Amino acid sequence: MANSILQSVDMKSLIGTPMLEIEDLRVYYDTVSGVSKAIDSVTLNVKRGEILGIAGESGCGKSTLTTALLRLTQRPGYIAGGSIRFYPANKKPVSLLELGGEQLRTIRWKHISYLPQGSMNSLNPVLRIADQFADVMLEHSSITKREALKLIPHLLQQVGLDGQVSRMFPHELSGGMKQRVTIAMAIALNSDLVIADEPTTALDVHNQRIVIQMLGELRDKLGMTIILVTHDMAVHAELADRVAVMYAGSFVEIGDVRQIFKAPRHPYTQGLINSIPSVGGPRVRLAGIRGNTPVPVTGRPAVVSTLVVHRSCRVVPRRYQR
Ligand SMILES: Nc1ncnc2c1ncn2[C@@H]1O[C@H](COP(=O)(O)OP(=O)(O)OP(=O)(O)O)[C@@H](O)[C@H]1O
Repeated sequence: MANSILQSVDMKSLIGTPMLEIEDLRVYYDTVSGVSKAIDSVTLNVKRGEILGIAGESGCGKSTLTTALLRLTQRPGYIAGGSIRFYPANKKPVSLLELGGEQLRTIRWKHISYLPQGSMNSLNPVLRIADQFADVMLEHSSITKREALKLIPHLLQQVGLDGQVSRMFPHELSGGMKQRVTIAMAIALNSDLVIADEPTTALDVHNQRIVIQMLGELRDKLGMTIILVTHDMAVHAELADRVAVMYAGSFVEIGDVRQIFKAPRHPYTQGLINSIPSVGGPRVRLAGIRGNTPVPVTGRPAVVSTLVVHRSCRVVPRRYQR
């Protein structure tokens, strides 16, 4: 494996063992109108080697949850309670909420890497791609610059890009190429867990397909564990092994991807699935979900009542259509 200098652990041999155990996690924001319970008692287990999809409409708390997993919650947000147990490969499990500064720095990138929303726009416009890779790799591992520069073309090849891209500046790359560069950076340190927040959202359909395939291949080839956050149910249908459906700061249903699409149990999941357009068959009016989600401060729905229709513009594969 190209990046084996960085971590010699064969992650594939650990597939199926625990990766993350979140228990009763609560993340709140102090606002002028009161405490906003953005994440309210979330419990979730993730196994090594799986792709866990987190689905839910805008404002349900997906980003608040992922930033809390990385201990990146910023004021006025704070972690109000709960526990997050993380199992680095061949090391003792750690309690993420109890870690201090230096320990956290070691965990981030080296063990957990993060593709934030719009990450392709986070590339530094005045640095060549190779220098941006080297920054990350030298900061979070003990390899030399020479070793890092040798690895970069291999990392780019793993995401389907030519090694020459390392000499380019971000403005010389298309949006899809930039997104692939950020994915290559996320896998540069061979982290145990990759958290990808809306990795396909800003891309055209062609590049969405490439990124979806690539994430699937990286999991298969490297044994990576991926938490995939997106409101796009079609992406979950194609990539996820399990899907956790979030509504107003809590998970309403967690299940195998097939069960979620073919036999959703919770009324909200049923509404979400029924609002996805299907390919072929008779033309039917899409069923939306009536009303607004509860406001996290009051726990009651917003006053204005609208018909909320799932915004996915892609369609789910035929095998999951009912
Ligand atoms: N800095 C903040 N101050 C107060 N409330 C916040 C803050 N950031 C987020 N929230 C609230 O927390 C809740 C969850 O927001 P969050 O951004 O996590 O949702 P999301 O599911 O990621 O949405 P999207 O898909 O649009 O990114 C929302 O009600 C939001 O208004």
